[in-house]
Amino acid sequence: MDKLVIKKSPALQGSVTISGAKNAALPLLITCLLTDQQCRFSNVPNLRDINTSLALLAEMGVTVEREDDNTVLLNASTLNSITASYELVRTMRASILVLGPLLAKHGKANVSLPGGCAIGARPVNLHLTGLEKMGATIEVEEGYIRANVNGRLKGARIFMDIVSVGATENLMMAAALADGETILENAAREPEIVDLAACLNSMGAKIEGAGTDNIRIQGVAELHGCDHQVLPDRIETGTFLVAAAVTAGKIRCEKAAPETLDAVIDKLQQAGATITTGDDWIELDMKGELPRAVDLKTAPHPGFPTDMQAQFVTLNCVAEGTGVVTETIFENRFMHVPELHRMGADIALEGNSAVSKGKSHLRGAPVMATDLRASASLVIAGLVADGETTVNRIYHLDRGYESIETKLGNLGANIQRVKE
Ligand SMILES: CC(=O)N[C@H]1[C@@H](OP(=O)(O)OP(=O)(O)OC[C@H]2O[C@@H](n3ccc(=O)[nH]c3=O)[C@H](O)[C@@H]2O)O[C@H](CO)[C@@H](O)[C@@H]1O
Ligand SMILES: C=C(OP(=O)(O)O)C(=O)O
Repeated sequence: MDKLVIKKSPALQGSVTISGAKNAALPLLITCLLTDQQCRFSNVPNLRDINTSLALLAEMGVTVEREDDNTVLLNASTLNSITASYELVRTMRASILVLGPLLAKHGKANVSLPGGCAIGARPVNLHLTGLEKMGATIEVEEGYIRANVNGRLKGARIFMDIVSVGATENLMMAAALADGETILENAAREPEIVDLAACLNSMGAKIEGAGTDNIRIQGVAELHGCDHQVLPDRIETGTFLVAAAVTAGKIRCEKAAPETLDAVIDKLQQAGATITTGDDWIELDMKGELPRAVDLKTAPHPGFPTDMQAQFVTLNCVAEGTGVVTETIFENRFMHVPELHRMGADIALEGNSAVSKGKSHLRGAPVMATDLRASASLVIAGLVADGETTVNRIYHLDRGYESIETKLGNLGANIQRVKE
């Protein structure tokens, strides 16, 4: 299995081009199930999770073509199966998003139940009860969600008691082809949902309110194809900004979407960064200074994203002062903490908070993470640790970061992929 070997690096300098957002691309690719016409997606990141999604769609009979590394053509008129198998679903939870579109377009779906995963239990009850409200009958048998509807799904008023990105996306896609109006209350407001709604509307859907907690969808009988460019990845952007901050560097992220990063930018400014933004770029300059520790609490958008929590725990470990990071979305998302301890970090876990006392030195060590952003936090720690850090099991990183070693290397990081 590949690993990354990182040596203490100079202050990061230069510019990096941000890829399309993994978490926008995954639901976007799945919209192809809602139409018999061709869908073209550009700025698709070249990632393991994208390949898994394409394999899942191909397994169901969708015609998948790649125009180039970042452009995909999909045509679901050749669909011949409504089953999403355990083999693929178990490697990527977002596979659950095929459930709503398959039900809406074909009246049935058979989707493996995604298991618990490293960061928490992650149930799918909101996806299922929402679809039941729209008239679906759902049974869970032998680890599979078996869903049916007689005729079309029906529009419904659906209140979700927890803000869920995935449930909002699944139900929005299903409602686009339902009979009548659906109102999603307490909907998630993430930029990826706004991007999905824009794509669906370009296919002929009638969706209003995406980006607010009340989304109204007038169902239509048919959707057509699309040509959609995926939103820039705000989590990849934030990860590079933190990497630059801990090395007291100065970098510019190109092809980024600064308006999706308010909460992260705010914390970087509190940490001492000077941030400048344009329409599609963000620049961070530490003016040669190391960061100050920050306190933060994760929350649904526009709050501080849980997918940036691990990277800020690392920042606090090497910052000036003590910072408290509180995780409120997932119950088990501090797996980077024991690995950071191995690198000499001073972090105390108190309930759902990580209290870090900043130190000027971490030391390199072999480390391993069991989830994507935890792995990113260890790579960042490796940049400032004395000596050599080996990050093992990097297939997690490859799920969500396109060419991370090349991009960091171009900014001056001392990082190499070792193939095994
Ligand atoms: C592919 C993708 O876009 N993944 C993102 C998405 O995951 P995902 O869509 O899986 O996350 P959710 O927003 O659904 O999860 C938020 C919380 O709701 C809970 N929940 C969710 C659904 C449900 O039916 N019942 C329930 O209780 C979850 O366990 C969690 O505690 O949003 C998360 C929260 O911003 C991010 O960390 C992930 O990177
Ligand atoms: C948790 C994440 O992704 P997923 O929901 O695909 O597991 C993530 O992107 O940090």
